[in-house]
Amino acid sequence: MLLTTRSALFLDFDGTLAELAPRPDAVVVTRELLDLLERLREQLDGALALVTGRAQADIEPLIAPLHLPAAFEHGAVRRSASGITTRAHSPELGPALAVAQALAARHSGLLVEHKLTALALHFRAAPHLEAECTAAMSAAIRHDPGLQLLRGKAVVEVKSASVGKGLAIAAFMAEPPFAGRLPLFVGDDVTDEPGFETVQRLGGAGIKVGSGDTCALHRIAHPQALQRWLSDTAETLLATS
Ligand SMILES: O=P(O)(O)OC[C@H]1O[C@H](O[C@H]2O[C@H](CO)[C@@H](O)[C@H](O)[C@H]2O)[C@H](O)[C@@H](O)[C@@H]1O
Repeated sequence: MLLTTRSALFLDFDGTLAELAPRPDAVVVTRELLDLLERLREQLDGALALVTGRAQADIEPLIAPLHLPAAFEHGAVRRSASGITTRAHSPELGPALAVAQALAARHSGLLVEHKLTALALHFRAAPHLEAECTAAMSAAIRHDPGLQLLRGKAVVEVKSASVGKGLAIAAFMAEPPFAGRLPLFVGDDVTDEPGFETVQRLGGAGIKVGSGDTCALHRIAHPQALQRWLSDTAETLLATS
């Protein structure tokens, strides 16, 4: 079985645990999903973490009262299983933020999400602006090698080049209760590929949700199918424990 009581489970949020929504604040998390995550966390002796691009302040209300180990903002902010939060140095986002805000002021369909260490320019409501948004943000960071552009789902993000989901998962895997387990990472986006590479380098497996090229060894169709699989697995783990 792919997921056993000896696994470490890393889960992306948007498009993986939660269906994509028109806006970040429109995402719905069901009680059923929260209960399932709590049950899995117990079965894995705590070795379950969220690995998300979202800011901590943004996602915690969505998953309350769950309080999981988590990597936020693509790994720039990380709360370990022992509750210690570390935060990478915040890059200089001023010029990129000014460009994103100027674009959003000109086009009503754009949304700027300013996080602690990163920023996202969303164009889900104005898909025809993808090329313009991407070119503008790319130009805005061109002279700063410390910054990296991430192209996600209907979003272009600017983050520190020295953080990432792969590094965050590796950091968890060096600590209890993750250390010594076989890691699984489930994600849906190109931004999750470094996470897949890391877990597979450590002998585990990546699981890609949905379509698209990936290095992940496994695939699952959509967030509902993932939830069903996790739920069935939780039942099996209970029966065999
Ligand atoms: O790493 P993730 O947990 O997958 O987070 C990636 C980004 O997700 C959010 O944006 C995406 O989801 C929104 C809600 O479904 C959707 O409206 C948007 O188009 C998607 O790009 C979030 O807002 C970003 O901060 C995350 O980095």
